[in-house]
Amino acid sequence: MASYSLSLPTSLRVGFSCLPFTRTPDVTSLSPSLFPLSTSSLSLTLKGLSLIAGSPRKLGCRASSSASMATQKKVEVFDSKEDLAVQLAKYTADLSNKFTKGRGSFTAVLSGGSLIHSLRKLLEPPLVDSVEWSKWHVFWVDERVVPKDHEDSNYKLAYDGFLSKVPIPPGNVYAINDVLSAEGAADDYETCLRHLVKNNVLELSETGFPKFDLMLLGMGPDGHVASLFPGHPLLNEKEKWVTFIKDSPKPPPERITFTYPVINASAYIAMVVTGVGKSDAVQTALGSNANSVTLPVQLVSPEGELKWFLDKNAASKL
Ligand SMILES: O=C1O[C@H](COP(=O)(O)O)[C@@H](O)[C@H](O)[C@H]1O
Repeated sequence: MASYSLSLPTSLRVGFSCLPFTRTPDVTSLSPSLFPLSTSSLSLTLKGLSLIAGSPRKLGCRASSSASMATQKKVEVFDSKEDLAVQLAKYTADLSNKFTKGRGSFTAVLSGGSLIHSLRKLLEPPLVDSVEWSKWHVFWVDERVVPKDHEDSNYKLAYDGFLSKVPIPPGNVYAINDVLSAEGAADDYETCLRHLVKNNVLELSETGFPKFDLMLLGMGPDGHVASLFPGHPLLNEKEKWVTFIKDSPKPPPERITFTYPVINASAYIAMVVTGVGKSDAVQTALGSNANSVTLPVQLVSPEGELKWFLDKNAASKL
């Protein structure tokens, strides 16, 4: 396990200086001319992660993922959940502005769980006033098959903690049909997405799956993302856009979820992970053995950018 006894700055910017299908070289073995650091910055190697502290530089690279050669993978580690929330809000607002200026709309996909609380800084001035909320279209990467006013509903969580506080047109918020069975709700959601592709609200990626502008994903302590759990056959779904699960190991058992082809067609994915309880899964996903895929989160490999937002507790085993 890597250990370090320095006081972490607000943000540790981490880059994978790697080539496809190769191990990340130690930053200590890299020529300074490749990664010129400011005098106040500090370079560390933590089990294969090249980690630059105190520098505003962002080191992007091609991830050595077997799922996609194209993914641009970045990792940022923050001192606190508060710092993480500030930067996540800026990242989301910047992407919203980029897409609303460029195309006139912004398609954002939410998770349930802790992600919604991590978005709280987007609700504060000045950011809240800089976002063109009327141009947002909001989706869920997964949803529990429960009524929308149920405590387990990801819609309710997002509505109470986020959506009810910003002027997104209600018609642009795509919740599941909560009177249907799990199968029915998954089919219905996929039909809704196909309709939005026809109406040019959603783009299609070259792979034939809908391409969302930004997916805001959380990860469970077991490495699950969306409702894609370790060892579950749904991890192999290659055709459907939306599918269902009736035996979720995390309650409630009945859920619908986007499949990997849809997740990985995204332009941007923010993987937001906090807390020491997730540090083992983070280590598995980003540590030196990350090339062997054992967790669902390791299959997240979008066409565009994958950016990890970690607090220092989640990153404590890197
Ligand atoms: O059940 C779920 O869990 C994951 C992770 O939740 P977290 O509270 O550990 O962040 C979440 O991303 C997913 O949307 C949700 O349905």
